[in-house]
Amino acid sequence: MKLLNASQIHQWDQITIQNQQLTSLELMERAAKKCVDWIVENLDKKSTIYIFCGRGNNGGDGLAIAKLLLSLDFNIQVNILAGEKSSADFEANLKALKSTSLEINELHSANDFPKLEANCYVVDALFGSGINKPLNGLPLELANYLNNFSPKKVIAIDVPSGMFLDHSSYGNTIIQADEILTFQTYKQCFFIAENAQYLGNIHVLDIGLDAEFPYTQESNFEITDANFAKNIYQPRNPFGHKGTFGHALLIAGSQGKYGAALMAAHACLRTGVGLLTCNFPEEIAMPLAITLPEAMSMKRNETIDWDKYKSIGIGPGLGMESFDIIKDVLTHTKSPLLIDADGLNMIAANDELKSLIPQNAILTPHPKEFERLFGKTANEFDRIDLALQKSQELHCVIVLKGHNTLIAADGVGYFNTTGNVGLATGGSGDTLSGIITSLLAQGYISKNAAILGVYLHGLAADLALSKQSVESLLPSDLNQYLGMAFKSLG
Ligand SMILES: NC(=O)C1=CN([C@@H]2O[C@H](COP(=O)(O)OP(=O)(O)OC[C@H]3O[C@@H](n4cnc5c(N)ncnc54)[C@H](O)[C@@H]3O)[C@@H](O)[C@H]2O)[C@@H](O)CC1
Ligand SMILES: Nc1ncnc2c1ncn2[C@@H]1O[C@H](COP(=O)(O)OP(=O)(O)O)[C@@H](O)[C@H]1O
Ligand SMILES: [K+]
Repeated sequence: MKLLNASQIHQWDQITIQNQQLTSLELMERAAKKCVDWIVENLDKKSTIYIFCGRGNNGGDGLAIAKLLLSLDFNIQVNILAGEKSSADFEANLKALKSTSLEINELHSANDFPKLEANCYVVDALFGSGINKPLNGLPLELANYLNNFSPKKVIAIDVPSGMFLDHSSYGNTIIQADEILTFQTYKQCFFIAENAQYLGNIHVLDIGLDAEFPYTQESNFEITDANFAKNIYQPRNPFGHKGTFGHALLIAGSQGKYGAALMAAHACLRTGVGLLTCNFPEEIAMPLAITLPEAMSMKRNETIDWDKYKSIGIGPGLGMESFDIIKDVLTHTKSPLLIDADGLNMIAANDELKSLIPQNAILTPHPKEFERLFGKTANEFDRIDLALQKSQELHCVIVLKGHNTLIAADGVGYFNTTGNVGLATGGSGDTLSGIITSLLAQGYISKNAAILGVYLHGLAADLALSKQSVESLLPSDLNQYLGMAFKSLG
């Protein structure tokens, strides 16, 4: 699914109004109705709902929600920012609300802020997709007032007020949401870790916007969900044999980091590779044979037959002393390559190695490794842009790991939607390397191996929560759930 920017989202509203022969007020009513359905189902009617409205259409939504809640006998209190400029639909809804018995509180200064009761709810309808500058003046004071109060729940309409949809809000004040009722589609700002403290649970409400419009739009960003993964999944040929599913070579492990190598190998096999050879330190050849008898092994300094392998994965737990082997691999490999961890750190520390990265290689840095490779950026949106730019410059795939891992390929960024904080334990990345190396060996092109690998890795972690908690989950648990993750694609 494509992620659209703020201006495309505005166009989407307009196209819908045209094609469905609606007024914009009717569309707003539809949006408000969906929000109210959610509120009725999820909020406690006994608590007061304080609704804060700007004077644009986001504020218009707030007023339309207020009117519907009033008709359902909810206890509400409505506040609007004072001002002269307002949208036509805001004015129409204000007029409608004024025709009821409800008193409306105009906010001219902080003295007008209502005294909030403990256990109340707040609906944040100050600014939505029309936000055009950081909060300042009275809206900033209001945001601070609300953020310091901590009501029972803050429900943001469309987006938390103060958050830009498609560029960085780093350092700005934003109203902290507990629940976000967003219209029709995810917004890019929801996938950005620097916004994390302001984001709550996200509920996408279908307000019936034109179904075709997103397909007509250019976008550099997509999200990879179950449908996306199903489309790239290649079911196994029933007549296949071990040669059909590729021979992978994993080069990993060093003193003190043997486990990384073993975890990568295990995940590689559980992802369906036909054959696996492990180039691990000699001292773990025997533990490998015992714990993972399906894997073959070779010595670290044994000559590699470059024609033999369908994919090579290098890096998990490799240590920084393996310069010769990474140089050898970068220089000679004919196979699709995945580079992780110390493989990336050695490349970052040496310009000669950087110039040797082969086309279509998959690099899997976490943010610190990314910074070592490509430099610091002012904020996360810039880091993502840099990842897209480097993916084009180097003709490779960059997997920028995090809560919503970004896969950058050919200048397009794909945000992953699976996974959870249970993965924040050393070793999760090693497991991911094994999974992607396995998919490469099975013939997936680099971009698809990276997207599907990240998706399956996250999904296995989500499925594992049926037995584990986000605290107790271990990277090696993922191996037990890769099977169920694959089955969900069939
Ligand atoms: N028909 C439509 O177009 C629909 C629009 N919808 C709602 O409309 C919203 C977008 O409405 P608008 O485009 O009117 O924009 P907003 O209501 O998000 O805000 C725009 C208004 O606030 C002002 N403003 C922006 N940033 C400010 C800041 N930092 N400080 C002070 N003033 C600021 C602008 O000058 C403008 O007057 C969506 O987020 C959604 O909530 C929904 O009702 C769905 C249908
Ligand atoms: N909060 C989180 N939500 C979802 N995924 C996460 C989270 N934290 C970490 N991960 C995932 O766990 C993996 C961690 O990789 P990495 O930092 O390289 O760990 P290691 O080197 O210890 O194996 C990545 O795939 C990352 O996307
Ligand atoms: K809002």
